[in-house]
Amino acid sequence: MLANLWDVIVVGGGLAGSVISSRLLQNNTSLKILLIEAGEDVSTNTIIPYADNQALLVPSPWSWNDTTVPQTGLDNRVIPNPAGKGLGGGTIINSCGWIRGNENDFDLWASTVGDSKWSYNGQLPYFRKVEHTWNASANPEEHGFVGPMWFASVSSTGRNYPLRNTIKSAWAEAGLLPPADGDANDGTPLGLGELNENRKNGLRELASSAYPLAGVTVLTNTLVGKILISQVAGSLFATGVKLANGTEFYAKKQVILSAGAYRTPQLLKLSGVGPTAELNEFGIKQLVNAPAVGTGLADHMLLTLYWKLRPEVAAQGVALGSTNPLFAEPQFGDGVPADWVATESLPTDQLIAAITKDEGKVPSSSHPLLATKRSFMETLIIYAGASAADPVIQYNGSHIISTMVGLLPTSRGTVKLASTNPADHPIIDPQYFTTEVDKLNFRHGIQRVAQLFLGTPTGNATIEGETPADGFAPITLSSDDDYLNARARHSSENSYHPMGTAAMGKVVDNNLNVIGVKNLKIADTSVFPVVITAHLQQATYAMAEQAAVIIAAACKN
Ligand SMILES: Cc1cc2nc3c(=O)[nH]c(=O)nc-3n(C[C@H](O)[C@H](O)[C@H](O)COP(=O)(O)OP(=O)(O)OC[C@H]3O[C@@H](n4cnc5c(N)ncnc54)[C@H](O)[C@@H]3O)c2cc1C
Repeated sequence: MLANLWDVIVVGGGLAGSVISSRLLQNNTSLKILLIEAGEDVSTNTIIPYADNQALLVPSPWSWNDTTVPQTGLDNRVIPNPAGKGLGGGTIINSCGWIRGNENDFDLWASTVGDSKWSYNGQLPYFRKVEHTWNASANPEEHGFVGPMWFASVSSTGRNYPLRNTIKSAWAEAGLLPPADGDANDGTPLGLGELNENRKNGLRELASSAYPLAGVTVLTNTLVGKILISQVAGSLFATGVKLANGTEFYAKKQVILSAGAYRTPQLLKLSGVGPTAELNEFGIKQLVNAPAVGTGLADHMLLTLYWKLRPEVAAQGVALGSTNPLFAEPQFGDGVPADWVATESLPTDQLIAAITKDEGKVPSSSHPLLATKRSFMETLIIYAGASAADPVIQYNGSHIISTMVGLLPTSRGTVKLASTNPADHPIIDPQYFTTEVDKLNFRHGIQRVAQLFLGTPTGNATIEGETPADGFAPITLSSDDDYLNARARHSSENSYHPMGTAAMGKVVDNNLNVIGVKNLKIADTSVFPVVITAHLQQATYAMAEQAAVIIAAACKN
């Protein structure tokens, strides 16, 4: 029978929970650590590691398979919203994009909470600590060479896609060049960078395997129902957790909540830490009035467009689905069929006009969207155009796709309780596409892709035109704002990067302590107080590495 008294209990064996458990034990091998994960241990699963199987992972048994409420900004559509469920969390189903983001995001984080350890330079030692780069000549100030997380670039895996130089040339003709040092993964992503993915020898890297958990007691298939919080000598202390089945485990030193940006706020509220009205509505005794729990939800909206290759180009077998034998070579199974990550900002005059519309006054030059060069839009050109839905396109090498990720949304949403049952899906409302800045961002993004494919000599020689969603005319260089907004409303989805629902400065302090409850910390993407303008893995790994140092120090008391 499992002991019920532990030094540290970690709730959620996802990305952050795995890193923290592993590092805490490494730091102090006498710590008794219990890691509790709702999903299964997938370390021997034979589907999950392979890039070719990505489409089988969402929806799947390894996802919570959440959805949003109907999104008013997206023609009232309900958007699928997967999050990883299993040991490794998001890293068991994610797309493995290894993208650091913009140093200005982290500096804004630090200035927002008044603590330089969360700045880019404050996080840099942890970015390095995580990494095992493929590039022996990478700048050692920026990159790590011996960390647990291996990553590779497209070219380092030998995937020589036929369109690599075509797309690079078209971007150059559209005015987008690689950064001066060629490295877009060093905090300065604006420009054209090569895609990197955290796969080792072509296989997905799970946080729970790359960070060894031997010596940590791991409970899988076990749902935590609430954090146990007790009043001792006038203060509230987290003393342990109660499982959904009623079993209780106690922690002498720390309880760490790492259940992800949807379920961390859910568990906080079920434990009595949350907004008064919502807790009252469900008859939950409020222990801490924490109005910000479950607010501030930010996510990166994503829009995919389909581009028909000119017949003479398609006949050369440049896209997956064609009969080109090249794509049967094994290395082409090692990652996403794309070469480049294009990261762009917005024209300042248009951005000022959009902010003015959203905020009702002309922004000053110190506005966080204007003070530094932010990354607004990421565009990937993927050499595999197929859609069984809208539009109907066969997987036959006739199309490629552009995928746009809105990196810096200003729309903010909520995660609310649906019931007091921890097994129920929370109510997720990201409020996609409800601000003028977000609309500008996608209009501009679509215009940039149109320019790439229809307005440059190389793009024009490659692409015949856009194959639009049902009921729409194809995109042109002169498509107007109403049309562009309608296209984004009709087809946008998300890229599964929720953050900010238990933000630092509002719900946790700068050392990740839940404000008002001792011995309770949060470490997952919930705590991001500003939008990170990248796929979130790298930022989450670095945060979790720094969190482990903070928690290890707290465990000495
Ligand atoms: C489909 C998909 C694709 C993505 N692609 C990329 C990408 O290409 N690049 C990138 O950088 N990022 C990507 N991401 C995002 C990235 O994986 C996440 O940002 C990251 O995993 C978040 O880490 P986390 O520790 O905050 O939460 P998670 O990794 O989600 O971990 C939370 C864990 O808590 C567990 N849990 C929740 N509630 C309970 C409970 N009550 N009891 C017990 N356990 C519980 C969950 O099962 C989960 O294992 C993707 C995400 C998804 C879903």
